[in-house]
Amino acid sequence: MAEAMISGMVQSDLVTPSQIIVSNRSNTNRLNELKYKYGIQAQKREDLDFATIDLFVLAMKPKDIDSVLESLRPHLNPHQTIISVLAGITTSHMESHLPEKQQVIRVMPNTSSMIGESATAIAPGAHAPKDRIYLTKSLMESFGEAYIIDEAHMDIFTGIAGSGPAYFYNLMEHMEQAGIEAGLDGELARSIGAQTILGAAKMIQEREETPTELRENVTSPNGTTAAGLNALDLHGGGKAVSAAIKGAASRSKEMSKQAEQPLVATN
Ligand SMILES: NC(=O)C1=CN([C@@H]2O[C@H](COP(=O)(O)OP(=O)(O)OC[C@H]3O[C@@H](n4cnc5c(N)ncnc54)[C@H](OP(=O)(O)O)[C@@H]3O)[C@@H](O)[C@H]2O)C=CC1
Ligand SMILES: O=C(O)[C@@H]1CCC=N1
Repeated sequence: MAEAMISGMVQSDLVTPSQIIVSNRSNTNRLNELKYKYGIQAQKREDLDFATIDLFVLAMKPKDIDSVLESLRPHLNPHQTIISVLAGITTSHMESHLPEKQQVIRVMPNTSSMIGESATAIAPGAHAPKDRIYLTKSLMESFGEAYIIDEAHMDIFTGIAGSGPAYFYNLMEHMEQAGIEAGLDGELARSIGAQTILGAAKMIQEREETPTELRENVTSPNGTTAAGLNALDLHGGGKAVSAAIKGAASRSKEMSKQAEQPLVATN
């Protein structure tokens, strides 16, 4: 996810690549790969000069958050902002592991950041000042659309947009497979499916009609679309999408709860 954001950011005018420093836990090869691919700085954790950093963007797995915050804690000053992309980790949880009144902002981008087409949510913590919230919004807009939302809506946003690209890739897998089974060349089937999804998304963005009106416009009485939609309905199409979003949102909520559990040693 960090690479997707970096890729989008360096293609925008907002930041110059040299303003971005990437660091990780141990994989030096990966740091070098990112450094040369995007022209950014790469530094091992022990070489970071914390005092020169304005925004820390955390993009590790949620299970690693507490140890990362505890290790950052002694190096922070009150003017630095912690931006987290971690699913399910609340701003209050992060604040509880940081110096009092530390600026925290939670964001939820998606992997389409890679090409500047993310839908990203921003939920400020209790002590994030307005200028840092708007700076974060500009940063997120450097790789797509960004929306400031209430943190209570972060789980459902994650279900729709954070995880959302995967639903469409899954849909594409099925479209491609159906094309192949009917004798189409695989690449052609993929390209047709992608253009169809792109066109439908652009129609919603660029025209006044609602998705319902657009669907009705495609559907001739007793025609092919009606047959397709009936089959989709029969196999639970709409309900399946709704269940996918709710399932992801519910997992996000569950991850927030898990983060609050005290750590238990296992062997
Ligand atoms: N993938 C997606 O579509 C989205 C993911 N997210 C969130 O992004 C986060 C990352 O996901 P993803 O990119 O898939 O994960 P990856 O496993 O691909 O990347 C995690 C990165 O975190 C680094 N890391 C781990 N521990 C530390 C540490 N202690 N200090 C510094 N760096 C560390 C790892 O470095 P090393 O290899 O050296 O251990 C690795 O580079 C997750 O929290 C996820 O919820 C949010 C939105 C969308
Ligand atoms: O699957 C995940 O947990 C992450 C968060 C949103 C997308 N990927």
